[in-house]
Amino acid sequence: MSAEQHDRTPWTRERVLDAMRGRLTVSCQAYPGEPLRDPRTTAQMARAVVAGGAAAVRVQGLDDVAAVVAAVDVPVVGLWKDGDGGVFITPTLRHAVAVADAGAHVVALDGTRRPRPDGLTLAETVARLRETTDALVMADCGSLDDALAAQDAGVDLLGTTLSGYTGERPRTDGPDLALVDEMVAGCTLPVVVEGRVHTPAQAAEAMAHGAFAVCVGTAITHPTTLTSWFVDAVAPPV
Ligand SMILES: CC(=O)N[C@H](C=O)[C@@H](O)[C@H](O)[C@H](O)COP(=O)(O)O
Repeated sequence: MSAEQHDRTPWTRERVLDAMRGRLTVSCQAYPGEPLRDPRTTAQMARAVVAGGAAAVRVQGLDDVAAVVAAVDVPVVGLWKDGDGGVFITPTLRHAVAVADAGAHVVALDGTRRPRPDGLTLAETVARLRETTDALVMADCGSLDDALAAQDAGVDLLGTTLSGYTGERPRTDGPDLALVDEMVAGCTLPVVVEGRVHTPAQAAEAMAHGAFAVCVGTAITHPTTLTSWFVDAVAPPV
């Protein structure tokens, strides 16, 4: 099927989960002020990773989500980052509804136990989001306690996305496999291993620890960081 001939089979919840199960999701994000920060570029990047076998893509920003949904025939995990401290990944119900309205098949949101800027609980956010969309909900968690609370709040997928970024757990060099073990043992929902998966071996290890899926961002789609790894290897900082 060419890029112009899209498969219009609806992405039911079951079909989204089937597509992601046991496979790689790739996060395609550029950060504010960066050269690749453009929805058209994100869509091209998404097509490139799908050509490489990505089963789903994760995309930040409403324009990027809409552009990528139009460009690829895989599920799109959408989020809206607002701010850069505290609760910033799809922080409020308004953000979550907007991400779903942009076409995301999965809405990723902050799944921590921290107070949300709009004063709603995560459970209230999920319940009200479900009144407007059939999109799945992925909770980006930073600890087992986050994951257990998010599961009780009614989300569909649990991510390790925020491990090492909320102060509850150390920022491990690679994925937080100890947290993966805790979540796989302690939760019934699917666990997406995301965050600092930097090599294929680490991705395989995450799957061996019981991941439902693995999501890789930086190591595939962030050339500035990748370049810095090589720069430091060639001429180590003194
Ligand atoms: C903590 C946070 O803001 N994580 C963000 C969530 O969308 C992204 O900046 C990450 O790139 C993404 O989670 C994938 O992780 P990694 O780039 O380490 O493979």
